[in-house]
Amino acid sequence: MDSVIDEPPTLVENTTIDGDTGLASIEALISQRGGFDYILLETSGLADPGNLAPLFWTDDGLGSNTYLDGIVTVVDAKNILTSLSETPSHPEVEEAGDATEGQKTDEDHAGEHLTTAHLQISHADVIVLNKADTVTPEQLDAVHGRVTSINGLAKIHVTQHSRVPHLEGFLLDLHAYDGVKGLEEVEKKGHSHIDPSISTLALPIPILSPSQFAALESWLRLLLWENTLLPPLPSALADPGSPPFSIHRAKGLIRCQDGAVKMLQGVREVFDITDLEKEEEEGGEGGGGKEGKIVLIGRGLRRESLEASLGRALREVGD
Ligand SMILES: Nc1nc2c(ncn2[C@@H]2O[C@H](COP(=O)(O)OP(=O)(O)OP(=O)(O)O)[C@@H](O)[C@H]2O)c(=O)[nH]1
Repeated sequence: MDSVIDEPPTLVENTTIDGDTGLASIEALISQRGGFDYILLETSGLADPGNLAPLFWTDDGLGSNTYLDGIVTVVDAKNILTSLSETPSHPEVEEAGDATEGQKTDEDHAGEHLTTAHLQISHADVIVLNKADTVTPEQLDAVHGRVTSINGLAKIHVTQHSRVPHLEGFLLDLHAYDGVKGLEEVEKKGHSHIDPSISTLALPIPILSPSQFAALESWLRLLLWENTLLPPLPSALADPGSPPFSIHRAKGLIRCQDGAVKMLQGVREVFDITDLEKEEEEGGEGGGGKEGKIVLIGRGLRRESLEASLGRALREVGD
């Protein structure tokens, strides 16, 4: 980041990037203008980060010269509760939340609207809870609680005029997709049902044998790609009246019987499980826990159903 601090940054303004050519446009810009220290992409107010993140979060093996550091969402403390109760009216929300433009669908349940604000909060790695001076301390607490209930993984900075003590580590150099820091905090925050639309849920994962690890991967594929739980649940747990679920963000630490420690990262249906570097783990990424843990942020999450389904999937293959 030195060159950004020592010299005025080169600003590339008014560059329009569409979803299909996003990564190619940025790579073309890099080759025309030389290297950039950091690219801050401000999305339009209606953008759904869940559609954009997978474009930039590319596999090392693809040889991309960009790297997704993290997603920052600025929340206006005064207006956010109103924004979270709006009726969805944007295509991004329609796509993510099964809602038709400006209307409720059969699948919308009372009080379970998915708004643009929900999408932007649920995908954030950092939330700047701004305009703190425009609300009372009680209102700020209520907003903080609501935001945390949607996204229990994100680091929240309460600010005035969006001022943070440093850029690095607060808004830049987040490394949100190459580490799993913060998983331990999720349980402590965990009042997950304040918001009826989206919540954060932490699932404990036992230490896995090779066949259980394979079963977990299959379970995740069905969960994230098909929004389906397998094996089928007993009827008491399979609630046909519950809203459809979908996962916006997944992050986890998986421990295997052979001593390997793995990291899960996912945005919508894109997910990746990689070996966690030893130093990272010792640096506290795993929180020193014996078990693993998967944190899911999404719509319609029911702890009983998810735990029962995953438990059965792991038991079926034995140790
Ligand atoms: N009191 C107060 N005013 C603020 C704060 N942050 C920004 N503002 C003021 O709010 C007004 C609008 O600023 P923003 O909401 O940041 O504007 P913006 O980000 O361009 O707005 P959108 O992108 O349209 O959401 C400006 O007059 C800012 O000076 C804050 O923390 N406290």
